[in-house]
Amino acid sequence: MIELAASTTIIMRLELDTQSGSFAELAGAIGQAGGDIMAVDLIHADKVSTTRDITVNLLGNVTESGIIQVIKKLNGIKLINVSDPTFLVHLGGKIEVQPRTKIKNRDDLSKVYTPGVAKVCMAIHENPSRAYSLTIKRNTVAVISDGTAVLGLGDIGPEAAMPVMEGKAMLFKQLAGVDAFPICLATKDTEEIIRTIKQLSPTFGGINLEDISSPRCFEIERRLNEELDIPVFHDDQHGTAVVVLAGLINAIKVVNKSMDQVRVVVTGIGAAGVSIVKMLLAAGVRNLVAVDHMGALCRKQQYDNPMWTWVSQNTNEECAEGTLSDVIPGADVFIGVSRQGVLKVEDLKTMAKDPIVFAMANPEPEIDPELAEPYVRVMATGRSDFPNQINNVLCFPGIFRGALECRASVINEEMKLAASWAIASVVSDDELNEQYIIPSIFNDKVVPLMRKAVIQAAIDTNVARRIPREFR
Ligand SMILES: NC(=O)C1=CN([C@@H]2O[C@H](COP(=O)(O)OP(=O)(O)OC[C@H]3O[C@@H](n4cnc5c(N)ncnc54)[C@H](O)[C@@H]3O)[C@@H](O)[C@H]2O)C=CC1
Ligand SMILES: CC(=O)C(=O)O
Ligand SMILES: [Mg+2]
Repeated sequence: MIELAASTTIIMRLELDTQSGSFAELAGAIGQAGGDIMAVDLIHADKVSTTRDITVNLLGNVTESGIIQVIKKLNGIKLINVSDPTFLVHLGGKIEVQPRTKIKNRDDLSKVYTPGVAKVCMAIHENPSRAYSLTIKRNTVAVISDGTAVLGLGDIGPEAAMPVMEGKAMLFKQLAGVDAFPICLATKDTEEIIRTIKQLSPTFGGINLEDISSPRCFEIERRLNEELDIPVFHDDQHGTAVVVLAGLINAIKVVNKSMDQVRVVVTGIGAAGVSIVKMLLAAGVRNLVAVDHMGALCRKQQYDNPMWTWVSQNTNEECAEGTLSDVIPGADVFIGVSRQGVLKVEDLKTMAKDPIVFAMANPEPEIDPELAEPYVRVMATGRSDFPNQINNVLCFPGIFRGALECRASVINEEMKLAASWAIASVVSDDELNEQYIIPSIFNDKVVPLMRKAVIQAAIDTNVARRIPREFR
């Protein structure tokens, strides 16, 4: 079983025999095994035993099983249960539906439900756009996955994808006040996914596609955007690209380089990689090499994947061929959206002066940031436990906040570029440094600035179907 890095704290329920179990011995053993006791809670005590919950932080490479083995060897101490706080916050799911008003009496009942509700239904029947003012549509997004490319965990199925989609829904609400429903589909068939989402769409003001593997994700998003009149946004593609561009705008300021001069290598030309390539080109990058597991994409080659054909024809002018190690020498920027361990320290040593490395595979990046740090000037990952978190969570709440408020029919390139510049602008020139190129998701300037920039871009490009008062 893989022990993921998020499980750095465990809670053990232990029964200590009053006669033979010694708490001091227990604490010493946990400490020697590499655990740091964070809290001790007494659950029950009587004349023969005490039951305690001990919260232990696992330091370095210490594992849960290592600590348990040590405890099992102690006299008079029985391990009743081990729980992981990460699992505890998932018990029963992470979100719930809350009514906005309370039904206190029959009169309320007859308004929110039958018979009163019928006239509201008929008003919408006569004019379907009233769904925006009389239902949850205005502020509600569906977070939809088929479970085929969940984080970097791969095709783990729709049930296993739910915790991620619930997490996205929490973030939508907490960061931007957007109500989001997690929906995981029991199909991988492109046409069936498109049909299902179209049928679900009347309920929602927008669709956030999540963790759908490439290349199917490209067709699904393209078709839905053509066939629906609400924005359809594949977060792993565009959310990631928006945040990468924001990070790069600031990182190149730190190293005093410019977009049109840097050589960029992007590894992992899947959902995130294709959109990152497109956005960097739109932002002025001219020297870009895209690498997937077969090596650098080059215009001399033929590809079955139409996206790879597009990328190969619009990048790598000198047609550099070979592996990542072959093409990374001289690169100013490495961007990884592939998988753990793809980038080696030896590769970093061949990069240009002041390398910028965004290693964003989740949950484990392309290179361990601690290994990379001595060789890079600016280091970023997708993780929240290192500085410079480049993660699409910085984008999707704010971009949908703006898109929903102006009832945008799509989220177009201009809105995405505006979102990137808005995120980048949160870090002022005075604050900018190697460890701070991108704001935290908890920075409360992010969503308001993105909202404003996204609405303005939607209005300027004629995709806004409602002009909020402050923009009139
Ligand atoms: N930090 C963030 O915000 C985000 C991070 N990611 C991470 O990026 C990674 C990719 O995600 P998606 O694009 O959605 O997946 P994807 O499955 O669409 O694309 C992954 C690509 O990486 C390529 N790849 C695999 N092994 C490789 C290797 N050894 N060398 C070069 N390329 C290789 C695959 O062939 C594929 O084209 C995942 O680890 C995911 O968690 C994805 C989206 C957002
Ligand atoms: C962050 C995210 O969406 C992913 O890793 O897939
Ligand atoms: Mg994702």
